[in-house]
Amino acid sequence: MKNERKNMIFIDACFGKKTPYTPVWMMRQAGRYLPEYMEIRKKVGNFLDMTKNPEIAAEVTIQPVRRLNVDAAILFSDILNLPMEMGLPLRFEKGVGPVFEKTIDNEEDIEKLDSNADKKISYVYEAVKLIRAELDREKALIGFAGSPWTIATYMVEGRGSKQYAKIKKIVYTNPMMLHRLLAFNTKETIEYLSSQIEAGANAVMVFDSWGGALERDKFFEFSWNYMKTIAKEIKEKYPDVPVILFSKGVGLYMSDMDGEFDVLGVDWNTPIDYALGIFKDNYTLQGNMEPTRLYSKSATKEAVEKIASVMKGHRHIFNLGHGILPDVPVENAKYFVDLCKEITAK
Ligand SMILES: Cc1c2[nH]c(c1CCC(=O)O)Cc1[nH]c(c(CCC(=O)O)c1C)Cc1[nH]c(c(CCC(=O)O)c1C)Cc1[nH]c(c(C)c1CCC(=O)O)C2
Repeated sequence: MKNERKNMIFIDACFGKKTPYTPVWMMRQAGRYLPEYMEIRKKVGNFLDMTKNPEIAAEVTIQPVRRLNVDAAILFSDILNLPMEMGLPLRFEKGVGPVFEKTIDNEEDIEKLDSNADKKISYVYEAVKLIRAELDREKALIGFAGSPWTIATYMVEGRGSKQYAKIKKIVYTNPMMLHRLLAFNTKETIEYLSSQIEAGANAVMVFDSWGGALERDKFFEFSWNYMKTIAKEIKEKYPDVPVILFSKGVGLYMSDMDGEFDVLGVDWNTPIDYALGIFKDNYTLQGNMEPTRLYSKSATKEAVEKIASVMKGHRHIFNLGHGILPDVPVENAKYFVDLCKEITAK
């Protein structure tokens, strides 16, 4: 049963194999735009409690597959569950987003972090097992984690930030301390993703939402290098499991991006023809419709046609260029998914 990947179009596309059409899924596809998600959330009352309950996490993961017939499910969880299990209490505040009550301020704080986080988070592995048992065999299950840098931004800043002044001050005044934290996060993340794969995840994705907060050299030093380490170690252990890397806001740094991964997520700020020009078919490119286009079917059609024509004959997985917004009509999301498949059908 484990990691059986027969007839998974999504997995074939990750490896650049020919597929009957270009597979499609959406970042944040398990979430608030779905009435069936809101119904469960109302009952449970709290997002974090949903992520800690394997039955509920499994159900919510599968909802968008049922509703939209996307080619991959992505585990319902959050990139901040892992740092939470390292010993930083987390809450989600309405209108603010995630908030860590305790932050990493100095070396002692790093020392206190719990290196059993990857074991304490076993509710995620339980969810993965349940999902894999229930999900159609042709649908891939994507496990994920935040990048060491992106989770560090939350661990240091305590919440989302506009300037990242606190962590960037450390970049320039105490880089060794930050490297210690990033090395810790990297080790935990490799364990975390490995356990998700052992539980049945068919691919893994690393989300680096705040890579773009760094200038070029610092991005490679503090974010990309650690993502590369994760990819390399996962590929060494699990060569048959595709690794997807996604950094947001770093299109202009792409020419220097390399590593042992299979799929590169392209954000919506980066024209996909520009990314294709750089990478050719060395990686599968995943993306990258502007998510706000989903408010309009004609705007969606325009982008899907353009992306499909650029990527025709090349390694591609359709997706948005960042997460779907909570008030997008479900009907439009369905239109996007159907259209991607229809236009690329061979
Ligand atoms: C930065 C980041 C986070 N979480 C994540 C990232 C990286 C991707 C990105 O850049 O969007 C990743 C994430 N978060 C969630 C998933 C689940 C799988 C999926 O459907 O993509 C994934 C892959 C669920 C979620 N994570 C969150 C929700 C909304 C929770 C709710 O209110 O029901 C979901 C479904 C909450 C969350 N989680 C986070 C924030 C900033 C917020 C609040 C903002 C918001 O409300 O959208 C941190």
